[in-house]
Parts: sequence; C-alpha cells; structure tokens
Amino acid sequence: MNMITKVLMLMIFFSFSFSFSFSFFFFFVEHKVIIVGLDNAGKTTILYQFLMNEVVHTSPTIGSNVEEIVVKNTHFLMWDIGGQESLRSSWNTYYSNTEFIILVVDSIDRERLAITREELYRMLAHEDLRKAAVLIFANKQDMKGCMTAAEISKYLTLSSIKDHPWHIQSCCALTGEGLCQGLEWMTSRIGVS
Ligand SMILES: Nc1nc2c(ncn2[C@@H]2O[C@H](COP(=O)(O)OP(=O)(O)OP(=O)(O)O)[C@@H](O)[C@H]2O)c(=O)[nH]1
Ligand SMILES: [Mg+2]
Repeated sequence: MNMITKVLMLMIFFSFSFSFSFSFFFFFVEHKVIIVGLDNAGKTTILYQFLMNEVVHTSPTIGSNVEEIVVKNTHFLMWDIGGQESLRSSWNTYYSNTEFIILVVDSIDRERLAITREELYRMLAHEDLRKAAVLIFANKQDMKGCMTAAEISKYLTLSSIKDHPWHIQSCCALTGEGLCQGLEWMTSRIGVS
C-alpha cells in the first residue's frame, strides 16, 4: 500500500467516526421544556396527551411532573409545573437550561388573562430564560365563548416580543387537536440559533 492510499484510508476512517459521533450526540441530546400557566389551564392534561395520546384524570399539581417525550428522534424533557398562585414564585427554580417554555392559557378564563400576561413578561425578563423560545397554547378551544388564539395574542401583545422566538397555537387537550402542530413548531426551532 503506498503512502497516498494510506492517507486516503485514514481520512475516510476519521470522517466516518466523526459523523458517527456527531449523529450519536444529536440522537441522545435532550431539550429541556417547562410547561407553565395558571392553575386549571390544562398543563398536566397536555403533558399526558403528549406521552400517551389519551386524557388522564388530573388533580391540581403540587410541585411538578416530568416526562421524556420523543418526537421524530428529538428528545424533550418536559417539566409540568403546578400553576397555583402559591407555587408561581418557585417556577424560577426550574428555569436553568430551559430551551422551550410552553405557556398554557385557559381560553375561557378571560378574567385571569391579565395575570397570565404578568407571568409571561416576568419569565421573559429572567436571565435564565433569555435564550428560550415560547410556545403559547390557547387551550380549551372546545368551550363555547372561548377566546380565539388571535384575541389572546393581541391581549398578550405577542407581536411586541422581539427577543424570544414565539408561536401561538390553538388547541384542545381533551381531543388532542392542535398539540402536534405545537410540537412541530418546537422541533422546527431546533438547530436555529
Ligand atoms: N373542556 C376542556 N377541559 C380541559 C381541557 N384541557 C384540560 N381540561 C380540564 O381542565 C382541568 C384542569 O386540567 P389540568 O391539566 O389538571 O390543569 P393544570 O394546568 O395542570 O392545573 P394545575 O396543576 O393546578 O396547575 C381538568 O378538569 C381537565 O380535564 C380542554 O382542552 N378542554
Ligand atoms: Mg397540573
């Protein structure tokens, strides 16, 4: 074997092992997601729809639930955090290394949309979430008289958010409608800086 053949074989070997470890890394990398929103918004129902494609019986979350959700080889580690007023001050203990915030809004709960708005902007100003992208689920679209995603978007002045990528998606956690579209937006953001 002459020198050129040896060098060529070495180059092929290294390029194969590099691309293998590269894909290995991306296959196992986990993207941290926090699911937040006021109590009764439907966060836990959404988490278990993602996991099992079914509606589970829920009770108010004290603390959090965590599950791994895999979408088209993308691994998300999703933290569903209790939304009761007394628990909101501890949301920030979950923020470090978060890549995605899923904010769940109860679209029938007009009275408390102002509180959701306050919580949203408090999160966006937090240093640990400065790189996070935000998916807003306008949940409970099956309820008569609910707000549309456009109304919620306007009230939350989402168009003014320039320093975080965001997307609003209407959904119904009971039927699962709209949830896949939300996940697709998240996977489409991966690798985009
Ligand atoms: N009609 C309707 N009800 C829903 C929908 N999603 C969730 N619910 C109901 O809303 C209630 C609260 O749902 P959860 O998922 O427990 O709410 P949560 O946001 O986790 O609440 P906390 O854990 O207290 O923060 C439950 O009775 C759900 O069945 C929906 O899309 N439509
Ligand atoms: Mg819950």
